[in-house]
Amino acid sequence: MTGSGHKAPSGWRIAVLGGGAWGTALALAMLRAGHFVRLYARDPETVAAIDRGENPRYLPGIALQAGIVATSDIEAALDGADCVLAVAPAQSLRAMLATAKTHMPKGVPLVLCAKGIERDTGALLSAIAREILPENPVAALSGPSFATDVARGLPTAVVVAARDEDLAADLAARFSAQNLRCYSSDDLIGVEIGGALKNVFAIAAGAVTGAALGASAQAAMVTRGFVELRRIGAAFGARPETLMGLSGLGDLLLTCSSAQSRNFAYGLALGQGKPLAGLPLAEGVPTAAIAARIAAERKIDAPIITAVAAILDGTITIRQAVAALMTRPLKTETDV
Ligand SMILES: NC(=O)C1=CN([C@@H]2O[C@H](COP(=O)(O)OP(=O)(O)OC[C@H]3O[C@@H](n4cnc5c(N)ncnc54)[C@H](OP(=O)(O)O)[C@@H]3O)[C@@H](O)[C@H]2O)C=CC1
Ligand SMILES: O=C(CO)COP(=O)(O)O
Repeated sequence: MTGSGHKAPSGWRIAVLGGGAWGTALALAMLRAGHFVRLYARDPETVAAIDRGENPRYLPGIALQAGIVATSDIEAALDGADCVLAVAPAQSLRAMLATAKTHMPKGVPLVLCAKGIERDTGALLSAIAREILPENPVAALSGPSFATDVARGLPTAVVVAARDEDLAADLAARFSAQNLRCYSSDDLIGVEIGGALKNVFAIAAGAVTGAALGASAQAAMVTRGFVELRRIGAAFGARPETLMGLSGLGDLLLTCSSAQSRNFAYGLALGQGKPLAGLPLAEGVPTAAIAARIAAERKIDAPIITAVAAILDGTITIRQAVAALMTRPLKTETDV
């Protein structure tokens, strides 16, 4: 089923929870799509900055169009909302939804915009949302979309997924605007897995570049990484064609090829032996650890994810990881 393009009704009251780069960019995107936007940031300084028309900590150099109502009062942000976008990092989603729970309007869609798997539990973000807010239908928004690009209004395509395909199509139509094209999908798990795992390979891609392993190694790593992404996706019931789409292959292409990606930048610093402390959020770090554990527990062959997790926890070096990957038993390429 396809959405109704740009003809969907605008004028929803949308609450964006999270005042970081992506929350701010999505707030702008929702404003441009014709909605009334309230943005919850727990940090009053962020609220004050957004009121001044900027978010220098998370989106430096970008002037924010007037119209976003920022608040550090989550109750005020959620009051009367028709739809809620959750935009805290994956490892903070549980805490943020717990704070939101008492004030969450019943029955309104909750759109998960983070990319990751909960490190301690292995839970996908939709499972966390259902556990904490069982009365809100869950959707996910994902795909190749740097916050700065979306904030600047550059052309971007994403996918909005929900188990209920009519809900996904409705949200995609309502969120779409001139330079934000939202596809819809009923493969919620596929969209979540694609967005979460691409971050692990973006770290690996940065490390390959940082360690000067060459463009050929880069292409091999991304290609074989995508095989691992599909294997894990299959184990979760994701559809292969979803993983071939914006939230799998699309986001892999973007973040494995650009130092604009914070995950790539993290891997780059790792590969160059530079300090990692103080670098911006890299969601792939916790996700690598839990994805490696999931792969081991479910006996899924995921040598690159396992290597990234081991490099990140200091068990092996990049050189040792490369040597181990290159000397694995030979096999047919199509042995997915
Ligand atoms: N940036 C991007 O280009 C894109 C990011 N994403 C995804 O969006 C998610 C968020 O990323 P992004 O916005 O860039 O991250 P940032 O690091 O830019 O910002 C994170 C924000 O989350 C807030 N936060 C953290 N924990 C809580 C909490 N418990 N309650 C309320 N707010 C909280 C932080 O608040 P405080 O400042 O007070 O710490 C901060 O405002 C990630 O999963 C990322 O992968 C997806 C697509 C694009
Ligand atoms: O997910 C993103 C773009 O689609 C943002 O990637 P980073 O978090 O690596 O910057």
